[in-house]
Amino acid sequence: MFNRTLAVLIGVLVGVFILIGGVILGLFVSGILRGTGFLTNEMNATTSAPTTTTATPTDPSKWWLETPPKDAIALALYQQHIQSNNIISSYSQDEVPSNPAVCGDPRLAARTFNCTNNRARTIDGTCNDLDNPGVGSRSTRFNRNVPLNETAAENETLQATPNPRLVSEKLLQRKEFIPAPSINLFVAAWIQFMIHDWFDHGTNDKTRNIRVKVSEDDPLGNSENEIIVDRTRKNDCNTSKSTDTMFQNDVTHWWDASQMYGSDANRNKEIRSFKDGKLILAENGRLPLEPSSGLPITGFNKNWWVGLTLMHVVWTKEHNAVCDMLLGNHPDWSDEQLFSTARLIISATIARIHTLEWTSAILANRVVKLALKSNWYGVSLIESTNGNKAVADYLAGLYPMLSQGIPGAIGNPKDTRGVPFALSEEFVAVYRLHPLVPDNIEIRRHTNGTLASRYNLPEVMFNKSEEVLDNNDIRDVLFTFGNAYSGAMKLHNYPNFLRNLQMPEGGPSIDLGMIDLVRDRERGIARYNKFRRLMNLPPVKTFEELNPDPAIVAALKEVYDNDIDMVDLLVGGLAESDVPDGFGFSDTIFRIFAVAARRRLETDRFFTDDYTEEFYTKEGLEWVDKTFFGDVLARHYPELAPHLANSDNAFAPWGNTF
Ligand code: HEM
Repeated sequence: MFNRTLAVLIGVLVGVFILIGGVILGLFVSGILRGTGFLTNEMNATTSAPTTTTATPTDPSKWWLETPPKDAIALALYQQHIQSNNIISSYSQDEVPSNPAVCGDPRLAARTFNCTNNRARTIDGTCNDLDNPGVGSRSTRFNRNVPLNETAAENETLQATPNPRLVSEKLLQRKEFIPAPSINLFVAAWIQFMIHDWFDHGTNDKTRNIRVKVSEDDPLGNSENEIIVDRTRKNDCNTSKSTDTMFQNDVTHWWDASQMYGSDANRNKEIRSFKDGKLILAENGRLPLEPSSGLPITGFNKNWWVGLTLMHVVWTKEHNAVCDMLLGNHPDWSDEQLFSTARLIISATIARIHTLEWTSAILANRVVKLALKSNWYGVSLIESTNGNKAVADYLAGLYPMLSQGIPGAIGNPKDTRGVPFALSEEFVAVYRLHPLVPDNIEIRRHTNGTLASRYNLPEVMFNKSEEVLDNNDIRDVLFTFGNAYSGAMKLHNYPNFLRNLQMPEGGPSIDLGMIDLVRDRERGIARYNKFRRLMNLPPVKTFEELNPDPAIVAALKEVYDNDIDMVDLLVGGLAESDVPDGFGFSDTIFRIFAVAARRRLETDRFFTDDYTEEFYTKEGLEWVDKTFFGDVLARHYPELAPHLANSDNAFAPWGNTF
């Protein structure tokens, strides 16, 4: 008994020490690392260390097979490892992000860094990092999570090994909708709303394309039996140091709600009323529409559907409610002051909801919830010892500095870990979550649950989205999203309408599943097994290890010609069956989230050094701290409150109160 307690104490002690970035306990740490299993054998070969006495899981990378609190420690140590090794800048030290002198991009050439008003988030994301004002701004390059020499674009293998259209047909094609019953349809809408804040590769390059051979009877093929995919827009900011897989982000990298506020000055002007800091809402309580496209006027309106309409309407209302609150407390403030402070509060409220609520719904796992809380607020010593008060008290007595636990990123000093912030190309790849989208939506009345209308997804897409709200009560549509399911992140669950998607305004019909694969290959995203190696995880040896279902194994073997190392990252992630409890997607892609989740908070001065009353106001900080997604919905649509009351996470199915 004593030995076991001692082993736990040592494990916790070492874990907490490393978590707080404190003392490195040398060989002893290495012993725990090996015991908790995130170091590969290769890495351990050069070190000798004491072994731990607790049982080691069959596969040491599987932190979730450890007993508490070793599971949490193993994950924290892994996070620590990738934070040190897998955050890689696309700029070399003598290059300045977005230096106009080397860029053909007019958006960058026209840029001046005027950071005199350092109190507000700027439209293009400059001046967040005051020492290097271009960092994280619009048009700067994506970083990487793997060494740059492992990011070459695929060439011969891109179109044909295996043919991406074949992969889409044989492995992605949805046969029957597979729901994810623990998450509602807001999960899909929310995450697309988020990625439109974080990244976009811009308009594809019509002058350079990829030709995928298809069969004669393929409805998407041209007269030469090819599907033509325009390539990703090239980096206009080339230097002798940049490579052809360094692409630019067309929106700001920061978590600054640019999908609402826009990443350029013209769009930003169009969304603002210039009165009391507020954003424009039309008389019908929704966003005004662009006359030419019929799409809402907002920061980012590509790939639109009714899920995005809901998000933008709700958050525009929330912005305006924050303005009312600020004006009530500061009647002398200008429109500009109200707008920019409201933007800070809205961005932080969204970031907190995403961190603590959305992610907890899709990764409903005890250890991950603890890690998410530690990213935002930090965790106490008692929480990190899994509630074991005796262990916590013992540690605090022995090492008083541990009594503070693990500090959160929010409100603590900024930490870039020596690498200028940008989101990464791998981060984009792991957010290819299109299977979350269902095939149809049944709108049910929030008053009694009866069916109001039924739509196939193509009927709620692009500018048709607005008709759904013309013909239905928005509260019914919100209630529907609260109770309908998102799709499961599995093979054979990619919506078929996205595999034959008619792009608006005379655009082509595309197979988005195929394009997801092509993009990863052209952007130098490693295939599944190589990706695992680069993320310090053991590769899978057989198809059976990836998924035990004989039908899936047979299909994978056929498509990939029996070569496990050719499996695309997207496909491997969807096939992976051995995942932690509560996970809505694979553990492999989770590893990128594990590194990004904290980084985008701790590198942003508005979430760290400047997360203060001076910047946000006292009431603003309270607003961020007390607002979950259900609060936002209930504030603007009080009739939904009783339904929301049943659920402690607004991204899990709500149920009803009829
Ligand atoms: C009905 C809903 C949706 C439509 C119509 C849609 C459509 C598209 C299209 C047309 C692209 C660009 C393809 C290209 O590279 O040429 C794209 C990219 C992407 N979509 Fe979706 N999408 C939808 C929902 C979602 C959802 C729910 C997610 C979840 C996160 C998502 C994640 C992404 C990502 C990560 C990219 C890559 C962006 C980039 O390369 O910068 N999409 N989508």
